[in-house]
Amino acid sequence: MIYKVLKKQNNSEMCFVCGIHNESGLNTSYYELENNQLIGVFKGHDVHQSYPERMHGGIVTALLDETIGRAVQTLDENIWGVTVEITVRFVKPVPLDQVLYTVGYVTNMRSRMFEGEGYVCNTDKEILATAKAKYFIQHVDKIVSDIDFVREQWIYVDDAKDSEVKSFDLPK
Ligand SMILES: CCCCCCCC/C=C\CCCCCCCC(=O)SCCNC(=O)CCNC(=O)[C@H](O)C(C)(C)COP(=O)(O)OP(=O)(O)OC[C@H]1O[C@@H](n2cnc3c(N)ncnc32)[C@H](O)[C@@H]1OP(=O)(O)O
Repeated sequence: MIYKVLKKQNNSEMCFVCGIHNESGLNTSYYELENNQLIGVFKGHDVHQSYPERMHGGIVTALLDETIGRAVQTLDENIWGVTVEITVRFVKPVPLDQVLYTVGYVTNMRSRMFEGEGYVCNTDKEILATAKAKYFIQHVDKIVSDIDFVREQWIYVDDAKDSEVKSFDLPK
């Protein structure tokens, strides 16, 4: 099923998953879809490997963690939080050096916690890993207390490729 992109989410400076200046990171671009799911577009490289040609499971976990957590901002961009639990199922090897997608969505929203699910898939829509995770909602100033994170390090990146990203055909 095809869903329209409504908005690109911001990137951070140094986060491993989305930091634009993290040279070892995944530099993931995130797009909010009309069905309140969030899709991340990324590509792993040699520095992210476990066995040769295979992304490290811990890095796959980091991707799923951030993607599911960020999905809460499709509902309210002022909600921030920290991960308290994540369970991952590694279904197939996640390859390096090719464009892949990670998808996240919220399944349960409460006053202090939310839960969500997500997956990593390839451009053929094969599911490579799935996850369920739980987050504790906190004010961003409590998570990052020494700088004004949103003003100083939460950046809208206007990438030329974004204008080509108008919709996604999700596997489920
Ligand atoms: C730079 C890019 C970021 C992009 C974000 C975009 C926006 C998206 C917005 C949001 C999604 C965020 C996702 C981003 C992804 C990456 C985030 C990470 O990697 S975060 C690093 C890993 N996680 C931590 O560092 C937490 C460390 N833990 C803590 O700080 C504390 O344990 C904390 C704050 C979670 C709770 O500690 P207490 O001392 O404040 O409170 P206590 O009493 O322990 O718990 C409060 C309540 O929560 C329950 N609770 C705690 N952990 C639980 C759990 N695992 N399961 C169920 N309940 C739990 C407890 O039972 C308690 O409930 P009762 O008040 O008794 O009803």
